[in-house]
Amino acid sequence: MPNHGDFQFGIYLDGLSGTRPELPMTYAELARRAERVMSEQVWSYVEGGAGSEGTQRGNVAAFDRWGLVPRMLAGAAERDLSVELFGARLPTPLLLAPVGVIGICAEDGHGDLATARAAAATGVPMIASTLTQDPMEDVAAQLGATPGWFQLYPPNDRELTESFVRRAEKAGFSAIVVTLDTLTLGWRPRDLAIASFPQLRGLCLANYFTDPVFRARLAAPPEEDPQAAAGLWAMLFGNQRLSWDDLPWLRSLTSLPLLLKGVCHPDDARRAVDAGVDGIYCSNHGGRQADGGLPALDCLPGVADAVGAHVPVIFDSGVRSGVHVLKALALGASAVAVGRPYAYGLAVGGQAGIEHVLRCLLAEADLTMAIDGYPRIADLGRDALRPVAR
Ligand SMILES: Cc1cc2nc3c(=O)[nH]c(=O)nc-3n(C[C@H](O)[C@H](O)[C@H](O)COP(=O)(O)O)c2cc1C
Ligand SMILES: O=C(O)C(=O)c1ccccc1
Repeated sequence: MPNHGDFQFGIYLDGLSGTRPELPMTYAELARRAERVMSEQVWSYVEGGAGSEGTQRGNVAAFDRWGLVPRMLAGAAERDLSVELFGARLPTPLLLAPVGVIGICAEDGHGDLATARAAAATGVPMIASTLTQDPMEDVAAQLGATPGWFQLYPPNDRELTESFVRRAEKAGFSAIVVTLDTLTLGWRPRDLAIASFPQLRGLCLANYFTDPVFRARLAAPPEEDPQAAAGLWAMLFGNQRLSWDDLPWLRSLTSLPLLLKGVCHPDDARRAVDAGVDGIYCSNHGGRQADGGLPALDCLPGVADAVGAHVPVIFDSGVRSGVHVLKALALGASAVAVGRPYAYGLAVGGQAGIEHVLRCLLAEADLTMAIDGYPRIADLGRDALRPVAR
Protein backbone atom coordinates (compact mmCIF):
# COMPACT_ATOMS: atom_id res chain seq x y z
CA MET A 1 0.00 0.00 0.00
CA PRO A 2 1.40 3.42 -0.88
CA ASN A 3 1.84 5.90 1.94
CA HIS A 4 -0.53 8.91 1.87
CA GLY A 5 2.44 11.24 1.45
CA ASP A 6 3.33 9.73 -1.93
CA PHE A 7 0.59 11.98 -3.33
CA GLN A 8 3.12 14.81 -3.50
CA PHE A 9 5.37 13.04 -6.01
CA GLY A 10 2.58 13.00 -8.60
CA ILE A 11 2.30 16.78 -8.27
CA TYR A 12 6.05 17.31 -8.75
CA LEU A 13 6.07 14.93 -11.72
CA ASP A 14 3.18 16.83 -13.36
CA GLY A 15 5.25 19.96 -12.84
CA LEU A 16 7.92 18.57 -15.18
CA SER A 17 5.47 19.08 -18.05
CA GLY A 18 4.39 22.48 -16.76
CA THR A 19 1.19 21.45 -14.97
CA ARG A 20 0.37 22.92 -11.59
CA PRO A 21 -2.39 21.66 -9.27
CA GLU A 22 -5.73 23.33 -9.95
CA LEU A 23 -6.79 23.19 -6.33
CA PRO A 24 -5.13 25.19 -3.54
CA MET A 25 -2.30 23.66 -1.55
CA THR A 26 -2.70 25.87 1.54
CA TYR A 27 -5.66 26.60 3.79
CA ALA A 28 -5.21 30.35 3.33
CA GLU A 29 -5.47 30.07 -0.45
CA LEU A 30 -8.41 27.65 -0.15
CA ALA A 31 -10.33 30.17 1.97
CA ARG A 32 -9.48 33.04 -0.44
CA ARG A 33 -10.78 31.07 -3.40
CA ALA A 34 -13.89 29.99 -1.47
CA GLU A 35 -14.73 33.59 -0.63
CA ARG A 36 -14.61 34.44 -4.33
CA VAL A 37 -17.08 31.73 -5.35
CA MET A 38 -19.50 31.76 -2.41
CA SER A 39 -22.39 34.17 -2.02
CA GLU A 40 -21.93 36.90 0.58
CA GLN A 41 -24.48 35.21 2.84
CA VAL A 42 -23.01 31.72 2.74
CA TRP A 43 -19.44 32.97 3.09
CA SER A 44 -20.39 35.10 6.10
CA TYR A 45 -22.22 32.17 7.71
CA VAL A 46 -19.42 29.64 7.21
CA GLU A 47 -16.41 31.85 7.91
CA GLY A 48 -17.95 33.84 10.74
CA GLY A 49 -17.74 33.11 14.42
CA ALA A 50 -19.06 34.44 17.69
CA GLY A 51 -18.31 37.99 18.83
CA SER A 52 -14.81 39.24 18.06
CA GLU A 53 -13.97 35.76 16.72
CA GLY A 54 -11.28 35.52 19.37
CA THR A 55 -12.20 31.95 20.30
CA GLN A 56 -12.10 31.03 16.64
CA ARG A 57 -8.62 32.50 16.11
CA GLY A 58 -7.46 31.03 19.43
CA ASN A 59 -8.53 27.56 18.31
CA VAL A 60 -6.09 27.70 15.42
CA ALA A 61 -3.31 29.53 17.28
CA ALA A 62 -3.36 26.96 20.11
CA PHE A 63 -1.71 24.38 17.86
CA ASP A 64 1.41 26.54 17.57
CA ARG A 65 1.97 26.36 21.31
CA TRP A 66 2.90 22.68 20.97
CA GLY A 67 5.86 21.25 19.09
CA LEU A 68 6.39 17.69 17.92
CA VAL A 69 9.64 16.11 19.03
CA PRO A 70 11.34 14.27 16.16
CA ARG A 71 12.75 10.77 16.72
CA MET A 72 15.37 9.33 14.37
CA LEU A 73 15.76 5.84 12.91
CA ALA A 74 12.37 4.90 14.32
CA GLY A 75 11.31 2.44 11.60
CA ALA A 76 8.69 4.71 10.03
CA ALA A 77 9.18 3.73 6.37
CA GLU A 78 5.56 2.57 6.32
CA ARG A 79 2.94 4.40 8.28
CA ASP A 80 -0.38 3.16 9.54
CA LEU A 81 -2.90 5.97 10.02
CA SER A 82 -5.81 3.69 10.87
CA VAL A 83 -7.74 3.97 14.12
CA GLU A 84 -10.41 1.86 15.78
CA LEU A 85 -13.70 3.46 16.79
CA PHE A 86 -16.68 1.62 18.23
CA GLY A 87 -15.43 -1.70 16.94
CA ALA A 88 -14.80 -0.48 13.38
CA ARG A 89 -11.33 -0.02 11.92
CA LEU A 90 -11.19 3.28 10.03
CA PRO A 91 -8.49 3.83 7.40
CA THR A 92 -7.58 7.29 8.75
CA PRO A 93 -8.06 9.29 11.96
CA LEU A 94 -10.20 11.88 10.13
CA LEU A 95 -13.91 12.56 10.24
CA LEU A 96 -16.04 15.08 8.37
CA ALA A 97 -17.59 17.30 11.05
CA PRO A 98 -21.30 18.10 10.81
CA VAL A 99 -21.71 21.34 8.86
CA GLY A 100 -25.33 22.40 8.74
CA VAL A 101 -25.11 24.45 5.56
CA ILE A 102 -22.82 22.13 3.63
CA GLY A 103 -25.69 21.59 1.18
CA ILE A 104 -25.57 25.22 0.01
CA CYS A 105 -21.76 25.34 -0.09
CA ALA A 106 -22.07 23.38 -3.35
CA GLU A 107 -22.97 25.13 -6.56
CA ASP A 108 -25.92 22.82 -7.19
CA GLY A 109 -27.26 22.95 -3.62
CA HIS A 110 -26.57 19.25 -3.04
CA GLY A 111 -23.43 19.54 -0.95
CA ASP A 112 -24.65 16.99 1.56
CA LEU A 113 -24.74 14.37 -1.18
CA ALA A 114 -21.31 15.46 -2.50
CA THR A 115 -19.90 15.15 1.03
CA ALA A 116 -21.37 11.66 1.41
CA ARG A 117 -19.83 10.68 -1.93
CA ALA A 118 -16.46 12.05 -0.84
CA ALA A 119 -16.81 9.98 2.34
CA ALA A 120 -17.61 6.92 0.21
CA ALA A 121 -14.57 7.56 -1.99
CA THR A 122 -12.08 8.17 0.84
CA GLY A 123 -13.34 6.02 3.73
CA VAL A 124 -13.49 9.15 5.91
CA PRO A 125 -16.77 8.95 7.86
CA MET A 126 -19.30 11.74 7.45
CA ILE A 127 -21.15 13.13 10.43
CA ALA A 128 -24.33 14.33 8.78
CA SER A 129 -25.91 17.40 10.36
CA THR A 130 -29.55 17.64 11.36
CA LEU A 131 -29.57 20.64 9.00
CA THR A 132 -29.24 19.28 5.48
CA GLN A 133 -30.54 20.31 2.09
CA ASP A 134 -31.27 16.68 1.20
CA PRO A 135 -33.04 14.37 3.67
CA MET A 136 -30.85 12.12 5.80
CA GLU A 137 -32.09 9.02 3.96
CA ASP A 138 -30.72 10.37 0.65
CA VAL A 139 -27.43 11.36 2.30
CA ALA A 140 -27.00 7.90 3.85
CA ALA A 141 -27.66 6.27 0.49
CA GLN A 142 -24.50 7.89 -0.95
CA LEU A 143 -22.13 6.67 1.77
CA GLY A 144 -21.31 3.28 0.24
CA ALA A 145 -19.27 1.19 2.66
CA THR A 146 -18.08 4.20 4.68
CA PRO A 147 -19.75 4.72 8.05
CA GLY A 148 -21.98 7.73 8.58
CA TRP A 149 -22.96 9.20 11.91
CA PHE A 150 -26.04 11.33 12.46
CA GLN A 151 -25.63 14.61 14.34
CA LEU A 152 -28.75 15.42 16.29
CA TYR A 153 -29.94 18.83 17.36
CA PRO A 154 -32.66 17.65 19.72
CA PRO A 155 -35.69 19.86 19.05
CA ASN A 156 -37.72 20.99 22.04
CA ASP A 157 -40.28 18.37 21.04
CA ARG A 158 -39.59 14.85 22.22
CA GLU A 159 -41.73 13.19 19.59
CA LEU A 160 -39.82 14.93 16.80
CA THR A 161 -36.49 14.06 18.42
CA GLU A 162 -37.55 10.43 18.59
CA SER A 163 -38.61 10.49 14.96
CA PHE A 164 -35.19 11.84 13.89
CA VAL A 165 -33.37 9.11 15.80
CA ARG A 166 -35.63 6.39 14.40
CA ARG A 167 -35.08 7.67 10.87
CA ALA A 168 -31.31 7.89 11.36
CA GLU A 169 -31.18 4.28 12.57
CA LYS A 170 -33.34 3.09 9.70
CA ALA A 171 -31.24 5.01 7.16
CA GLY A 172 -28.15 3.12 8.34
CA PHE A 173 -26.23 5.71 10.35
CA SER A 174 -24.01 3.92 12.86
CA ALA A 175 -23.75 6.47 15.70
CA ILE A 176 -25.72 9.41 17.06
CA VAL A 177 -23.90 12.63 17.99
CA VAL A 178 -25.95 14.99 20.16
CA THR A 179 -24.68 18.58 19.95
CA LEU A 180 -25.04 20.46 23.24
CA ASP A 181 -23.29 23.77 22.53
CA THR A 182 -25.96 25.11 20.21
CA LEU A 183 -29.13 24.93 22.25
CA THR A 184 -29.51 28.54 21.17
CA LEU A 185 -27.79 30.53 18.43
CA GLY A 186 -24.63 32.46 19.39
CA TRP A 187 -23.93 36.19 18.81
CA ARG A 188 -22.59 36.39 15.28
CA PRO A 189 -21.85 39.97 14.22
CA ARG A 190 -21.02 39.12 10.60
CA ASP A 191 -24.39 37.52 9.97
CA LEU A 192 -26.14 40.21 12.01
CA ALA A 193 -24.54 42.96 9.90
CA ILE A 194 -26.06 41.51 6.74
CA ALA A 195 -29.22 40.31 8.53
CA SER A 196 -28.79 36.82 7.16
CA PHE A 197 -29.61 33.45 8.67
CA PRO A 198 -30.00 30.77 5.98
CA GLN A 199 -32.36 28.46 7.85
CA LEU A 200 -34.93 31.22 8.28
CA ARG A 201 -35.13 31.34 4.51
CA GLY A 202 -36.11 27.67 4.59
CA LEU A 203 -32.65 26.43 3.62
CA CYS A 204 -31.19 23.19 4.99
CA LEU A 205 -34.40 22.12 6.69
CA ALA A 206 -35.05 18.97 4.62
CA ASN A 207 -35.01 16.65 7.63
CA TYR A 208 -37.76 18.69 9.25
CA PHE A 209 -39.84 19.26 6.13
CA THR A 210 -39.87 15.53 5.31
CA ASP A 211 -40.60 14.41 8.85
CA PRO A 212 -44.09 13.08 9.56
CA VAL A 213 -44.07 14.44 13.13
CA PHE A 214 -42.95 17.90 11.99
CA ARG A 215 -45.47 17.95 9.17
CA ALA A 216 -48.27 17.01 11.54
CA ARG A 217 -47.54 20.22 13.49
CA LEU A 218 -48.22 22.41 10.43
CA ALA A 219 -51.52 23.76 9.11
CA ALA A 220 -50.21 23.57 5.53
CA PRO A 221 -47.38 21.39 4.19
CA PRO A 222 -43.96 23.07 3.75
CA GLU A 223 -44.31 22.88 -0.04
CA GLU A 224 -47.37 25.16 0.19
CA ASP A 225 -46.25 27.49 2.97
CA PRO A 226 -42.47 27.31 3.39
CA GLN A 227 -42.44 30.52 5.48
CA ALA A 228 -44.70 29.02 8.13
CA ALA A 229 -42.65 25.81 8.08
CA ALA A 230 -39.41 27.76 8.63
CA GLY A 231 -41.20 29.62 11.43
CA LEU A 232 -42.12 26.37 13.13
CA TRP A 233 -38.51 25.22 12.76
CA ALA A 234 -37.37 28.38 14.58
CA MET A 235 -39.86 27.64 17.38
CA LEU A 236 -38.68 24.05 17.78
CA PHE A 237 -34.93 24.48 17.33
CA GLY A 238 -33.91 26.20 20.58
CA ASN A 239 -33.77 23.83 23.53
CA GLN A 240 -32.11 25.69 26.38
CA ARG A 241 -33.93 23.74 29.05
CA LEU A 242 -32.32 20.47 28.00
CA SER A 243 -30.50 19.15 31.08
CA TRP A 244 -28.62 16.19 32.52
CA ASP A 245 -32.05 14.90 33.60
CA ASP A 246 -32.89 14.40 29.92
CA LEU A 247 -29.85 12.25 29.28
CA PRO A 248 -31.41 8.91 30.34
CA TRP A 249 -34.21 9.60 27.88
CA LEU A 250 -31.76 10.46 25.08
CA ARG A 251 -29.78 7.33 25.92
CA SER A 252 -32.95 5.23 25.78
CA LEU A 253 -33.70 6.34 22.21
CA THR A 254 -31.02 4.23 20.59
CA SER A 255 -28.71 1.30 21.08
CA LEU A 256 -26.25 2.85 18.61
CA PRO A 257 -23.11 4.46 20.04
CA LEU A 258 -24.13 7.82 21.52
CA LEU A 259 -21.72 10.78 21.63
CA LEU A 260 -22.10 14.22 23.17
CA LYS A 261 -20.59 17.10 21.15
CA GLY A 262 -19.41 20.31 22.74
CA VAL A 263 -18.00 18.81 25.92
CA CYS A 264 -14.94 20.75 27.14
CA HIS A 265 -14.92 20.26 30.93
CA PRO A 266 -13.58 17.04 32.47
CA ASP A 267 -16.49 16.86 34.94
CA ASP A 268 -19.03 17.06 32.09
CA ALA A 269 -17.15 14.32 30.25
CA ARG A 270 -17.17 12.06 33.31
CA ARG A 271 -20.82 12.73 33.97
CA ALA A 272 -21.71 11.85 30.39
CA VAL A 273 -19.83 8.56 30.54
CA ASP A 274 -21.44 7.73 33.89
CA ALA A 275 -24.83 8.26 32.22
CA GLY A 276 -24.01 5.65 29.58
CA VAL A 277 -22.69 7.84 26.76
CA ASP A 278 -20.24 5.95 24.53
CA GLY A 279 -18.04 8.75 23.24
CA ILE A 280 -17.13 12.36 23.94
CA TYR A 281 -16.79 14.97 21.23
CA CYS A 282 -14.57 17.77 22.51
CA SER A 283 -15.30 20.92 20.52
CA ASN A 284 -16.25 24.57 20.91
CA HIS A 285 -18.09 24.55 17.60
CA GLY A 286 -15.21 26.21 15.81
CA GLY A 287 -15.68 29.34 17.91
CA ARG A 288 -19.09 29.98 16.37
CA GLN A 289 -21.11 29.85 19.54
CA ALA A 290 -19.35 31.63 22.44
CA ASP A 291 -16.56 34.16 22.15
CA GLY A 292 -14.03 34.59 24.94
CA GLY A 293 -13.57 30.87 25.33
CA LEU A 294 -10.54 28.68 25.80
CA PRO A 295 -9.15 27.17 22.62
CA ALA A 296 -10.75 23.75 22.26
CA LEU A 297 -7.28 22.17 22.03
CA ASP A 298 -6.50 23.36 25.56
CA CYS A 299 -9.56 21.47 26.83
CA LEU A 300 -8.69 18.21 25.10
CA PRO A 301 -6.12 16.68 27.48
CA GLY A 302 -8.36 17.19 30.51
CA VAL A 303 -11.35 15.64 28.77
CA ALA A 304 -9.29 12.68 27.52
CA ASP A 305 -7.82 12.06 30.97
CA ALA A 306 -11.24 12.27 32.62
CA VAL A 307 -12.77 9.49 30.53
CA GLY A 308 -9.76 7.19 30.14
CA ALA A 309 -8.41 5.30 27.17
CA HIS A 310 -11.46 3.04 26.69
CA VAL A 311 -13.84 5.92 25.80
CA PRO A 312 -13.30 7.45 22.33
CA VAL A 313 -12.73 11.20 22.28
CA ILE A 314 -13.40 13.00 19.01
CA PHE A 315 -11.87 16.44 18.63
CA ASP A 316 -12.54 19.41 16.37
CA SER A 317 -12.19 23.21 16.23
CA GLY A 318 -9.32 24.90 14.43
CA VAL A 319 -7.83 21.93 12.60
CA ARG A 320 -6.28 23.33 9.42
CA SER A 321 -3.39 20.99 8.60
CA GLY A 322 -2.08 17.46 8.87
CA VAL A 323 0.23 18.57 11.66
CA HIS A 324 -2.78 19.89 13.60
CA VAL A 325 -4.35 16.44 13.27
CA LEU A 326 -1.24 14.81 14.76
CA LYS A 327 -1.08 17.26 17.66
CA ALA A 328 -4.72 16.65 18.56
CA LEU A 329 -4.14 12.90 18.47
CA ALA A 330 -1.08 13.29 20.71
CA LEU A 331 -3.12 15.34 23.18
CA GLY A 332 -5.68 12.57 23.59
CA ALA A 333 -8.05 12.55 20.61
CA SER A 334 -9.04 9.15 19.19
CA ALA A 335 -10.00 10.80 15.89
CA VAL A 336 -10.10 14.35 14.57
CA ALA A 337 -12.86 16.10 12.64
CA VAL A 338 -12.53 18.94 10.16
CA GLY A 339 -15.16 21.59 9.53
CA ARG A 340 -14.51 24.72 7.48
CA PRO A 341 -11.65 23.24 5.41
CA TYR A 342 -13.87 20.73 3.65
CA ALA A 343 -16.72 23.23 3.28
CA TYR A 344 -14.29 25.44 1.33
CA GLY A 345 -12.97 22.44 -0.61
CA LEU A 346 -16.55 21.74 -1.68
CA ALA A 347 -17.21 25.35 -2.63
CA VAL A 348 -14.05 25.54 -4.72
CA GLY A 349 -13.99 22.09 -6.32
CA GLY A 350 -17.15 20.10 -5.55
CA GLN A 351 -16.73 16.50 -4.37
CA ALA A 352 -13.19 16.46 -5.81
CA GLY A 353 -12.44 19.57 -3.75
CA ILE A 354 -13.40 17.76 -0.52
CA GLU A 355 -11.28 14.78 -1.52
CA HIS A 356 -8.37 17.12 -2.27
CA VAL A 357 -8.60 18.73 1.17
CA LEU A 358 -8.63 15.31 2.86
CA ARG A 359 -5.76 14.07 0.69
CA CYS A 360 -3.63 17.10 1.62
CA LEU A 361 -4.33 16.71 5.35
CA LEU A 362 -3.45 13.01 5.21
CA ALA A 363 -0.33 13.54 3.10
CA GLU A 364 1.06 16.11 5.49
CA ALA A 365 0.18 14.00 8.54
CA ASP A 366 1.74 10.94 6.96
CA LEU A 367 4.97 12.67 5.90
CA THR A 368 5.34 14.26 9.31
CA MET A 369 4.97 10.83 10.93
CA ALA A 370 7.66 9.56 8.55
CA ILE A 371 10.08 12.38 9.19
CA ASP A 372 9.49 12.62 12.93
CA GLY A 373 9.58 8.85 13.45
CA TYR A 374 6.04 7.98 14.59
CA PRO A 375 4.89 5.10 12.36
CA ARG A 376 1.50 4.48 14.00
CA ILE A 377 -1.16 6.73 15.50
CA ALA A 378 -0.72 4.89 18.79
CA ASP A 379 2.92 6.08 18.86
CA LEU A 380 1.73 9.68 19.12
CA GLY A 381 1.40 10.05 22.88
CA ARG A 382 1.79 13.14 25.05
CA ASP A 383 5.55 12.66 25.12
CA ALA A 384 5.63 13.31 21.37
CA LEU A 385 4.86 16.95 22.20
CA ARG A 386 6.53 19.71 24.19
CA PRO A 387 5.17 23.18 24.91
CA VAL A 388 6.93 25.73 22.71
CA ALA A 389 9.01 28.10 24.85
CA ARG A 390 7.92 31.75 24.53
C1 LIG B 1 -21.01 26.59 8.60
C2 LIG B 1 -20.95 25.65 9.77
C3 LIG B 1 -22.09 24.96 10.14
C4 LIG B 1 -22.05 24.08 11.22
N1 LIG B 1 -23.16 23.35 11.52
C5 LIG B 1 -23.09 22.44 12.51
C6 LIG B 1 -24.18 21.58 12.75
O1 LIG B 1 -25.18 21.61 12.06
N2 LIG B 1 -24.09 20.72 13.79
C7 LIG B 1 -22.97 20.66 14.60
O2 LIG B 1 -22.94 19.88 15.55
N3 LIG B 1 -21.91 21.44 14.35
C8 LIG B 1 -21.95 22.31 13.32
N4 LIG B 1 -20.85 23.07 13.05
C9 LIG B 1 -19.63 22.93 13.86
C10 LIG B 1 -18.70 21.86 13.27
O3 LIG B 1 -19.23 20.58 13.44
C11 LIG B 1 -17.33 21.88 13.94
O4 LIG B 1 -17.50 21.79 15.34
C12 LIG B 1 -16.54 23.14 13.60
O5 LIG B 1 -16.70 23.49 12.25
C13 LIG B 1 -15.06 22.91 13.90
O6 LIG B 1 -14.34 24.08 13.74
P1 LIG B 1 -13.52 24.45 12.40
O7 LIG B 1 -14.52 24.71 11.35
O8 LIG B 1 -12.79 25.67 12.80
O9 LIG B 1 -12.65 23.28 12.07
C14 LIG B 1 -20.86 23.94 11.95
C15 LIG B 1 -19.71 24.62 11.56
C16 LIG B 1 -19.73 25.46 10.47
C17 LIG B 1 -18.47 26.16 10.05
O1 LIG C 1 -24.25 27.57 12.46
C1 LIG C 1 -23.96 26.62 13.17
O2 LIG C 1 -22.79 26.40 13.53
C2 LIG C 1 -24.98 25.71 13.63
O3 LIG C 1 -24.65 24.60 13.89
C3 LIG C 1 -26.37 26.15 13.80
C4 LIG C 1 -27.38 25.46 13.19
C5 LIG C 1 -28.70 25.89 13.35
C6 LIG C 1 -29.00 26.96 14.16
C7 LIG C 1 -27.99 27.61 14.79
C8 LIG C 1 -26.67 27.22 14.62
